[in-house]
Amino acid sequence: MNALQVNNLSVAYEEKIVLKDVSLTVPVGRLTGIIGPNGAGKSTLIKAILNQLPNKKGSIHILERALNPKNLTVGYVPQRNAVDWDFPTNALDVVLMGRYGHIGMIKKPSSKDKQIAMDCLKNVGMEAFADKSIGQLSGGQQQRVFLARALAQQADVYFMDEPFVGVDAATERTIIAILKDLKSQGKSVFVVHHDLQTAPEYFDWIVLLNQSIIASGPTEQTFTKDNLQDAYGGKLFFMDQRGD
Ligand SMILES: Nc1ncnc2c1ncn2[C@@H]1O[C@H](COP(=O)(O)OP(=O)(O)OP(=O)(O)O)[C@@H](O)[C@H]1O
Repeated sequence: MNALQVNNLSVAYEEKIVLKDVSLTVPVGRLTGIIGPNGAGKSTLIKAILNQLPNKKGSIHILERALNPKNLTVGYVPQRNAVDWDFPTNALDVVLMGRYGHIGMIKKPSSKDKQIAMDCLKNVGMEAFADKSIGQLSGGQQQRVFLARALAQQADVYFMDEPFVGVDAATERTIIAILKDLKSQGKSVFVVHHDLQTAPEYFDWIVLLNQSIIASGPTEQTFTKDNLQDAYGGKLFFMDQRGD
């Protein structure tokens, strides 16, 4: 089964075309890195997949079904700068928001939902901060709480927009361990990622994007110098420094 199938997706912001005729297919159970230079359209691709952009052409299927917020639970960790961190709520309540897809917006969370939320906070090493206001947490701690919220969704497919930005090495290791654990449970995880050095170690599937698809497939077939050169052009330095 395919986790994601995108056919001929094009997106424009007003006049400016940002994604051109993007088609890709990713099977279930992969940990996929979405990689490309600044402005390549990586966040736009995720937003389009999550049905957050009205002006798009093409079709998107998740787990072989046309995307419909009512019939699918998709976990999402937004880019840090897309979140209002002054919102007056504590860490546990943020994680409980991940349960709304299961309990509905108007029902109160049950003790089971609260237990799941606490377990997810524990999973990311943040159980001691459950009562802390989200605005008082450090950037890395906030990122962990948002990951816990996504875990509380108990989704089959996850999309994460740069979860490693602004976190320390320990938090990055915690996050990647959790992503690999999700994969080992058969879940499909898509991660917008910037660091080319760690990409082949973290991901078993790579989508290389620069407005259109440069390559999409198993890491060993797609993460090649030629493909990276095509995606990054003159901005690619590290491979030469390594002497590859
Ligand atoms: N809401 C918007 N309105 C107009 N243009 C936008 C909007 N959002 C993004 N863009 C433009 O679309 C292009 C792609 O942006 P996007 O954020 O998808 O790229 P990205 O690959 O995620 O970049 P980065 O690596 O820098 O985060 C950029 O040129 C950006 O300026």
